[in-house]
Amino acid sequence: MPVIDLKNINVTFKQKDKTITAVNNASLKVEQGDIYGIVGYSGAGKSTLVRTINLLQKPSSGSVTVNGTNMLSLSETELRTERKKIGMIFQHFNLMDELTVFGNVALPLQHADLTTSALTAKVNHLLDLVGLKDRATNYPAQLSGGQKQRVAIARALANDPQILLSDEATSALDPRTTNQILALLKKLNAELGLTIVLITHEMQAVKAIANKVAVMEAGSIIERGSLLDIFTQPQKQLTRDFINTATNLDEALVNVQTLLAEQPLAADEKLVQVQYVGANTAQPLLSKIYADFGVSINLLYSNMEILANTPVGLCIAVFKGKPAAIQTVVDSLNDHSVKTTFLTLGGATNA
Ligand SMILES: Nc1ncnc2c1ncn2[C@@H]1O[C@H](COP(=O)(O)OP(=O)(O)OP(=O)(O)O)[C@@H](O)[C@H]1O
Repeated sequence: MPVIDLKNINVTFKQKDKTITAVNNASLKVEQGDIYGIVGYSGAGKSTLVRTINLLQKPSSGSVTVNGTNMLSLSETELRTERKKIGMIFQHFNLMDELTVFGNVALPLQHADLTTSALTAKVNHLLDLVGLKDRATNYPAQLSGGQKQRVAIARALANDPQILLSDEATSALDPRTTNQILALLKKLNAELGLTIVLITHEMQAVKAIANKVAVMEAGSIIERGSLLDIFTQPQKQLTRDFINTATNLDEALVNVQTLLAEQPLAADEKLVQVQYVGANTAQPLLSKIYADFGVSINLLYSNMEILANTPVGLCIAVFKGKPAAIQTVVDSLNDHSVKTTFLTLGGATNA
């Protein structure tokens, strides 16, 4: 059973004489232990969709089921209880400036049935978990952005939620701090079994920790799948655009084009993009090609990374040889599940 089951969610906002459809018939299933990345540009409807999970946003229609509970059937009191099982963090941290770090983390526990010493132990444990044990008496103004987000994470975990909703939680942070916060979320996922829904416009963040991805555009989920499938077989142009920002392919293509403008390809040369998934397939194949087919390969760009424990490689290379031999090489690579695409300066044609 999914931990979160959103079915056919629509959210519309009425504004004077017009109606804005923020979420358009979106359905989403999140399983226990998932880190589910939801990506899309600003205004795509990500926040609105995710806020329906804890009913911070009531859907205009559709059903919201969390841990088997129909959230829309609950009384206010019941909803308050269910909401405690869903933590949330935000881009701008939303801390209380007049409270210390300890006070901020203790805030959600003020009506909990805890003795003072139990509450102190709990807050200190949470601060330890997020690496801020020595900052309990500081005020938010005395903390860096990354530390503030750690406080917000500790506060979000105060009621031992099973789910954490993260709304652009790293968008205001620099790249190094972003990586540290993402690593913390990954640790909490692994150690506490926390299910995380991660809203972001940064594919890099999704790539770093998510196991599943949904892509949103104009209120709709246009594509979804495992991280590996989305990265290796994207179906939609928007998804490809997001992926290219995370793999630096766009930048590499610009550099390659500049290079080729200065040193154009010879008649017996072809520009080829080579992609592979899984260990040790492409490299040995590429190195054998000259011996087997008389085609030489000059790598202009190469990137290999591990996604969901699987190596994923991408190269841009110049293949040099007789046209028939190059075609044989391309066919042979394709037979070995190495995807090749002939590139032209204006675009790409499938090899
Ligand atoms: N309370 C509201 N009243 C009216 N329109 C709203 C409201 N909340 C959101 N919208 C509109 O709904 C659409 C989706 O907004 P939403 O914040 O969900 O997008 P998003 O993908 O999360 O973008 P961002 O990352 O910029 O927050 C936008 O057009 C937005 O202006």
